[in-house]
Amino acid sequence: MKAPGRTDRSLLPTLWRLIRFLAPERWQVATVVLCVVGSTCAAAVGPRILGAATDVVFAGALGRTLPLGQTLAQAADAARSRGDTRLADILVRAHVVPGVGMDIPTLDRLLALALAIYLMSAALGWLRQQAVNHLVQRSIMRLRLKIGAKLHSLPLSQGRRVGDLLSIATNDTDSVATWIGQAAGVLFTALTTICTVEAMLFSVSPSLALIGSVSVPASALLVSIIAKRSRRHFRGQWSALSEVSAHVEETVSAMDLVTAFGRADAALADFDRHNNTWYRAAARAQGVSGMVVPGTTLVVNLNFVLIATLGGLGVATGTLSLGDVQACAQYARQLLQPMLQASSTTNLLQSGLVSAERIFDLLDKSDEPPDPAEPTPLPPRNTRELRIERATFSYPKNSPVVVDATLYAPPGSMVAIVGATGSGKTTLASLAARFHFPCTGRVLLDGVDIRTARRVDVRRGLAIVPQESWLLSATIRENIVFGRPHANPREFRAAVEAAQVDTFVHGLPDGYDTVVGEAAGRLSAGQRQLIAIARAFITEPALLILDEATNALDSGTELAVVRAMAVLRWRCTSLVIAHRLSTARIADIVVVMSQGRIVEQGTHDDLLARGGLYTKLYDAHKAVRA
Ligand SMILES: Nc1ncnc2c1ncn2[C@@H]1O[C@H](COP(=O)(O)OP(=O)(O)OP(=O)(O)O)[C@@H](O)[C@H]1O
Repeated sequence: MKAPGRTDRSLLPTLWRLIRFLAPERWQVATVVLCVVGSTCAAAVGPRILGAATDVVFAGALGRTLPLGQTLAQAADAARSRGDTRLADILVRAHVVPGVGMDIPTLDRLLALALAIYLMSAALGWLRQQAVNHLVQRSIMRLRLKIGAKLHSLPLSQGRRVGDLLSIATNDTDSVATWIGQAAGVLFTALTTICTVEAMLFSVSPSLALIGSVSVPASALLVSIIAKRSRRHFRGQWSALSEVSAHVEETVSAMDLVTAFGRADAALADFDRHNNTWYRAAARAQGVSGMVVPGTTLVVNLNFVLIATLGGLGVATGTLSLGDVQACAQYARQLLQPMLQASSTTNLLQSGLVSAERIFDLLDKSDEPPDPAEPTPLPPRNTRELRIERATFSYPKNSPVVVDATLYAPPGSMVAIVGATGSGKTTLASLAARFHFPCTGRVLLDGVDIRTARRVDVRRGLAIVPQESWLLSATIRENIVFGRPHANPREFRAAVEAAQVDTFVHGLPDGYDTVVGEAAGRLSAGQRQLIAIARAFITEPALLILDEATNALDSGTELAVVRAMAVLRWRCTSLVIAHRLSTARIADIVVVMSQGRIVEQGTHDDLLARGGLYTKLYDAHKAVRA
């Protein structure tokens, strides 16, 4: 499982942080609290009123059997003189009026009051549910927004799997939504009900209330023991679910490769293994936390039996009225329900807290380096001057992949970066794009150290065509205008013609309205590359980075695109990473990299004349093409 050593971490800081996260929804929280308190108080007062109504009926029934005109004291004395002290006590406690039947007006008032209170309780319950719904929806919307923003601000080398991030953004967020709904709705209601019911029990009979009180800490202790045991299984469950998501994401996105290598069965077996791990963790988590409900039911039922038995004894000895016992029995029943609710939600609450912990872990990851407090202005230009001065860079926990690199690209120049696989070409270009800062040395755009400039200023006027063309699930037109949504038809036409997109799009039945992307993979790799190039061209960049952007094109198309770039040259500075050296031939400067170092620099002809590494690469290239 992931995150070893975290299994015993307390969830209290997460709980506290989650509560603080709800601060912007304080009005919804306050409404929920008021409704819960109001409705549970109303529900708790109900039995007391019904108990009083029962006493009125009881007193009326008893009073009718006694002679009219006798005082209550006389009736009690008469009972005592007959040796019936129990009846005497009952007469006094029930305020019996001898000879008088049921007090109908009082009974009516009590019943009307009980009805009004129960109606109010129902209305507040409905209002509470509405407030809970709002609370959940708004807070989860904010949480998703934060996660979304975080995903965009994570450093590019954050090293987390896509499936894992997807699982956090979907499964864990849903689990937190359930947590908020349950905590705000069920748990808080349950706790308030327990408190009010206990208070009412105390007001009726302190001795019975004391017995009732024992069951609350006993259940809480039981729940906390079980919760502690199930916590690590919940962590395992969510971690395993992430593994399942990551596996599905990886194998589905490379389905054709998996099939081509005959690995479908192995992939299925892997999926089965991840799924089984998840199943076992989930079963353990649910199994352990499933002991909560039966345990609590046992404690509460024992408590109910005690209250009923001792209440019955109280009536028999005259220390409690029948109405009191009826009210206590009802309260004991009312105690059972919230305690069951509170305990049965513990697994959801624990699972939600573990999910919140995973989300907060992601949100706490450090962002891309922040903009400087007082940035140096970097005004927009049509073309940029790029200077890299003695830059050295290494990825976290790795040895340097760019070493002491110095490079000058005058405005409007085309720089071709060539070199063996893994020699550091992409990394060098990514330093110019401010994806990473050099560990030592500087990168300057128009004389401004990009470390001192705002990220948005550096990236304004920057366009990149990466090695793998990424397309949205959208039309070709939407993909091309991605970086410039308001491009006019003239700009659109210029870009698609320069990038040679027009030639193949005309052959598609829906033309530029053809939907492409992950779900519609009917374009060839070269066509996808051309769309990505058009997407870069349409932004009319000041600095253009092409990372092996033409490697999937046939020679004719490549030549046409390279020619188009030559037209663009007077406008923008370009860094072109190329394995095929046809691009290098027309570049102003060719930079040759080897093991992270720039080992040669100059024009194509100069470098050929030098007879160094570039010549070797060129000869090898010619041999392959021959
Ligand atoms: N995100 C990363 N984290 C750690 N190491 C990385 C990362 N990206 C690249 N590297 C390593 O840095 C070195 C240089 O990689 P880079 O992609 O810059 O080379 P390249 O010359 O562009 O290679 P290619 O021609 O194959 O695209 C490689 O050894 C690679 O393993």
